[in-house]
Amino acid sequence: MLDLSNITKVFYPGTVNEKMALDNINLHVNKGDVICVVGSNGSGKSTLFNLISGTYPVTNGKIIFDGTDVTASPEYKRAMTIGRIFQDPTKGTAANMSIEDNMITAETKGMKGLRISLNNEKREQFASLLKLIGLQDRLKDNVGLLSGGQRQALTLLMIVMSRPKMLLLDEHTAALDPRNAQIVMDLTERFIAEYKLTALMVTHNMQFAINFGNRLIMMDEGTIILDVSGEEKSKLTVEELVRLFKNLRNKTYANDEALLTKE
Ligand SMILES: Nc1ncnc2c1ncn2[C@@H]1O[C@H](COP(=O)(O)OP(=O)(O)OP(=O)(O)O)[C@@H](O)[C@H]1O
Repeated sequence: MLDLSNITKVFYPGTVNEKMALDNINLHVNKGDVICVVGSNGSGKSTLFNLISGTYPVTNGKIIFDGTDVTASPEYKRAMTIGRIFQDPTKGTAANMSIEDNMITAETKGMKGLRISLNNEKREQFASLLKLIGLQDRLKDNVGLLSGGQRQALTLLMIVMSRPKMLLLDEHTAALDPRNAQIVMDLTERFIAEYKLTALMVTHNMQFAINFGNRLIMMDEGTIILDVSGEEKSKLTVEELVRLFKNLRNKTYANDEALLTKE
């Protein structure tokens, strides 16, 4: 589904601020993989997502997505098949547009450019989808009126409506209160299973990363230092992960948040 070969990202090359954010990354993502990405602050997790989504160009290396070399493909083109959700619930939907107008935009994207009109039949379809997130009676409300949790759930729903092949979830529940975070996470799990999506999810919560998905990768200083899946992953404990990190890197895992937050 996705192949990253010898991916390097250097910010401000040749200047005093030069920063190697990703250092020769090789990653093969299988169709249907649900991968949690953990790593200390500044280890390169967001940069990895930014390169996959085409937000930033690579400095070196090749990205093959679904059999096509997308290394030079612009972000808007990749967004047709790669859906991304950020931590900030205000990204991903247009605040000053109604829920139904937001949804028609998402569906048009899913139909890959085909024109769709907003008629009563369409409204009924949208309302039945919105039932999943309890917003079925609010089609005409502006998205700006929704709570952070409702808005993030709508973003997720709209991304799924756009029929992506892959989801990039960038700490997408981190800004929500525990109850809403759980609702959005349940929805995420449901959509991934229902639409057989391939997904990568950044999380700072190591226990969650152990429990969720079939694969876990750990990053440090721009490299992937650990890649575990299946039974090996599910048998892990947070303590073991931290110990593994220490053995591999000869230093302590520098992310207190990861150790404190347990689900
Ligand atoms: N646009 C940018 N310009 C310059 N440096 C950047 C840029 N984006 C990231 N970096 C640097 O690249 C390195 C990796 O950052 P990145 O945001 O990918 O880490 P992260 O693992 O997502 O961290 P966190 O968990 O704190 O969000 C850091 O040193 C960061 O300062």
